[in-house]
Amino acid sequence: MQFEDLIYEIRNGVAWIIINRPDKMNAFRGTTCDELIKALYKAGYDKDVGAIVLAGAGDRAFCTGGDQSTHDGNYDGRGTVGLPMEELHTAIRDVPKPVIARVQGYAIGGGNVLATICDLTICSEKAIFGQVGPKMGSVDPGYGTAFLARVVGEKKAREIWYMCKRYSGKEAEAMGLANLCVPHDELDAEVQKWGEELCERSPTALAIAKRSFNMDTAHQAGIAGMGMYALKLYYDTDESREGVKALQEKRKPEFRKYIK
Ligand SMILES: CC(C)(COP(=O)(O)OP(=O)(O)OC[C@H]1O[C@@H](n2cnc3c(N)ncnc32)[C@H](O)[C@@H]1OP(=O)(O)O)[C@@H](O)C(=O)NCCC(=O)NCCSC(=O)CCC(=O)c1ccccc1C(=O)O
Repeated sequence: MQFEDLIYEIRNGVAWIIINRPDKMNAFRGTTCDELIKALYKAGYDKDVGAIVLAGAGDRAFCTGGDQSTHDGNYDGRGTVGLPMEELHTAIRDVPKPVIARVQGYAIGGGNVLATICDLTICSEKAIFGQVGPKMGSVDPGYGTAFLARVVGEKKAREIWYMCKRYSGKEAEAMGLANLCVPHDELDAEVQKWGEELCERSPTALAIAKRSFNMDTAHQAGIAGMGMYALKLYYDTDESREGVKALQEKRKPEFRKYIK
């Protein structure tokens, strides 16, 4: 299977799915999301694969969310807001194998959401985690907010979204957003080691464990599905457009001008 926006490699039973848009800090467009969904299911149902790694190419970013150069009130792909986000999030949770996020740089916006949804996160000391939605006119209803609270607790999740601060790899490890933070040059070996250990475990036991963890928060898919329609209406407002425009023009947004 050939991909335009991804690198797909099997390394000793571990599938590495790497977003390959380093010039855009691995931000995703419609094509990227569609390819991620295909790659996840390909690895998920390949009997020779025991674990999946989700990564970003280059040194600077794991993923910085939706590609803002293709965002003008809607993104450039399919789905309610022009990106099949619900399907992508569901694919990470649906595949019957552990998915490890390998975070070596920025995990921002929708990129942070992807790392949050992965079963495990291993990051380097150069990793930077954070949310930006309320600073640039977006928000992730569903897993990015409600599920994040399960991961880091209610207060911290609300701080992450409301305050839009940045957190180091060590801070992410301390709050439970990452399982482990390692020196930068040890990251790939550590991630591969976890992947190979997972390949030694009973695949069915892992698949049932994953389904069981998922079931407890399965209702959040409903929040995401409903919320995406609210997001679509929000993207059509001057308030949201102001955020995207300000980001593109590299200036502070003036959201309060648009209160109705
Ligand atoms: C990541 C930064 C903090 C890095 O800052 P800095 O080190 O100063 O580098 P820059 O000079 O800013 O960036 C270098 C270069 O990369 C380009 N770039 C970075 N991020 C993006 C991006 N997301 N899209 C397009 N391009 C990007 C940047 O423009 C520069 O290019 P030049 O040509 O050199 O100018 C900083 O870059 C930053 O804050 N980036 C923007 C982060 C952002 O706003 N992301 C979008 C968040 S919203 C989102 O992800 C919603 C989409 C989505 O996922 C979603 C949709 C619907 C429902 C749910 C979701 C969900 O969130 O899950």
